[in-house]
Amino acid sequence: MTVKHTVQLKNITLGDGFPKICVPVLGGTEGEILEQARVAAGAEPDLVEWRADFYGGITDYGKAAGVLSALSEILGQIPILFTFRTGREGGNREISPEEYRELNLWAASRAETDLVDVEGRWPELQADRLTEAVHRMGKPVVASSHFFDRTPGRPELVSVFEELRDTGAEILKVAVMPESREDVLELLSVTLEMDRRLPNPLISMSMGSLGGISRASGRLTGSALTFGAAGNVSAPGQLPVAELRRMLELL
Ligand SMILES: O=C1C[C@@](O)(C(=O)O)C[C@@H](O)[C@@H]1O
Repeated sequence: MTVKHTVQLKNITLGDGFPKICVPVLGGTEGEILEQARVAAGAEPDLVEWRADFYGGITDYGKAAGVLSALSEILGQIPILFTFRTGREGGNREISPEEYRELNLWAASRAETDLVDVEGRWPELQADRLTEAVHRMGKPVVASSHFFDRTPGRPELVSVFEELRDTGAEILKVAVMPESREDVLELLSVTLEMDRRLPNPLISMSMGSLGGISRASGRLTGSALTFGAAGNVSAPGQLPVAELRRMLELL
């Protein structure tokens, strides 16, 4: 039997069998980011994701460092996931692999960052090398892959999880868009299979309203983290945090 690994982020244990809730913060300016962080903190999530691709000043590291430290002051003990989602994976901004690498290494070097999202299937990036470099800075990595227009079939989904695993990241995340009810069930079933096979904590979601159930079914499938909205949604189908928490408790 596969012995599952867990990842400790401050007081939160990812992969312990109880799905955790992460709230994205997506402001375009420092003021918007900090306002959203206050609202997010009020919802008492387990984690907050800073979607840095929305922030206009992100490439000015002096400014970005100020935002990160103000964010962390507001969030206190809530761990911060740093995510720069590129245009190629449904994010807000195009960026070269070199810039992406530099930005994520900068984020990893900051004490306020607890976890870094690395797009795991970007051939020009060499995600395994970036992951290794983030690890050298003492930070764990979520290797992610997004399909905003379809749900790959079972063999492809399995190989996506395996490719992400091969980057050396601790946590593996796959987000897909369903075109049918069967697509949603396939994502849930592949997640369960991979949760049995791989030691890594996994995160999966089927986006849009059709895939809504995938955001509340982590106890069943093994998905260790679900993204919920405190006002702002960063992907279609995210449920409000309070309702999401209630669903997770009931299930
Ligand atoms: O990768 C993910 C998952 C996500 O796309 C979702 O569907 O909830 C939301 C993003 O903010 C996050 O980076």
